[in-house]
Amino acid sequence: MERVVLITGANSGIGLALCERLLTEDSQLRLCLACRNMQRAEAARSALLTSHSNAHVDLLQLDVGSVQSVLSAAQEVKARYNRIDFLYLNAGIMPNPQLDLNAFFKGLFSRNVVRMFATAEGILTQQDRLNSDGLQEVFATNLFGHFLLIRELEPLLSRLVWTSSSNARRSAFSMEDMQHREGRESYSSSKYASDMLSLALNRQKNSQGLFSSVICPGLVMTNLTYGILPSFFWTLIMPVMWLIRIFTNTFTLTPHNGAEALHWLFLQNPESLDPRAKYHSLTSGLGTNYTQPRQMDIDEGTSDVLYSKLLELEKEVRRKQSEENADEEISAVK
Ligand SMILES: NC(=O)C1=CN([C@@H]2O[C@H](COP(=O)(O)OP(=O)(O)OC[C@H]3O[C@@H](n4cnc5c(N)ncnc54)[C@H](OP(=O)(O)O)[C@@H]3O)[C@@H](O)[C@H]2O)C=CC1
Ligand SMILES: CC(C)CCC[C@@H](C)[C@H]1CC[C@H]2C3=CC[C@H]4[C@H](C)C(=O)CC[C@]4(C)[C@H]3CC[C@]12C
Repeated sequence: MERVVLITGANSGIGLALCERLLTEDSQLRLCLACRNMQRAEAARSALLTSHSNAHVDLLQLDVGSVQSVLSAAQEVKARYNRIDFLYLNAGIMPNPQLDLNAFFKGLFSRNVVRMFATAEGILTQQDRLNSDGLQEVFATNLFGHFLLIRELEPLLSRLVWTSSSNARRSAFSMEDMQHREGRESYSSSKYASDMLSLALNRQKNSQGLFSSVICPGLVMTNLTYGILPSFFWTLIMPVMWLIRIFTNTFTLTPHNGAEALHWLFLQNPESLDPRAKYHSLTSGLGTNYTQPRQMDIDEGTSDVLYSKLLELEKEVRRKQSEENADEEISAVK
């Protein structure tokens, strides 16, 4: 039977590389590229069809950062497919990143240098803003839009895979401020929240046959990293990056390598996976790719609280959305 795989943020970087890898793995797959920009989605589809001419590649308009877009896209998915075998929750943003050069140079000569390169702990901040739904943009895109999508598609789903990050950190997240309105580590907070949500989903839904996993792709050269430092700079320091790879296998560098754990999970039996592990894409100094599970710094109680708070927010957002729709209908009648 033809398997259906839906991937958010599939038009570039790690998402697009995953599409390539999955089509190479199983040419019978039906891939659905869920993207906010249809021109970029068309370009990605053409690129995939160039290397896999008989592939089934569908496009879906989805802006995960917009409640209305998620609800409309979910309706479309339900109309098109009877089931989604894999849902890859991959779309993500890191707006206005700022590198603390002072902390970076201090870190270079500290005991934590390897950790700093692997996680960017203490050297990277972001400036977030509100979106048109009144939600923090990073929270809405990296976490909540995906949560809403899962809630809408639940009866169709069996496997979820989140593209998280080793930048996810407990201290960046606060339950009292789950959207991270106050701090400057919205990316880290949103990724930590996705780790917890994955655990909570496993606790709530495994008995109904729904399984969730999280991965970290390592440091990969994509549009996201080109937002931190310009692409010419990354190209210039590439030899240094290969050198660093000898000490930290988390410098996967290419989208193909970064997609290793996403691909690996596609081949695993969900019952054999550890819900408390993050599966890391790693690349050795000699360029060999492999996947390694590492325990996450999360606990079940806090994850369950987050899950309940997301359900509450979902209710609120749906109520607001239906009020807005009703207002629009009234003004259309007038
Ligand atoms: N690169 C790295 O080193 C690492 C990346 N990650 C994670 O990997 C994932 C993929 O990022 P990466 O490939 O690096 O970067 P890219 O910027 O290349 O890919 C991000 C993808 O997400 C899409 N996207 C962003 N916002 C939205 C939205 N509101 N609705 C729909 N799609 C959206 C982008 O679409 P568009 O083209 O329209 O912007 C793009 O397709 C992210 O979740 C990121 O956090 C994790 C660890 C390390
Ligand atoms: C000589 C160079 C290697 C100097 C580069 C310094 C920094 C720009 C980068 C050092 C560590 C990098 C990162 C680590 C973790 C990534 C994480 C997994 C993620 O999700 C997104 C990107 C990272 C934060 C990435 C970003 C660039 C560094 C901070």
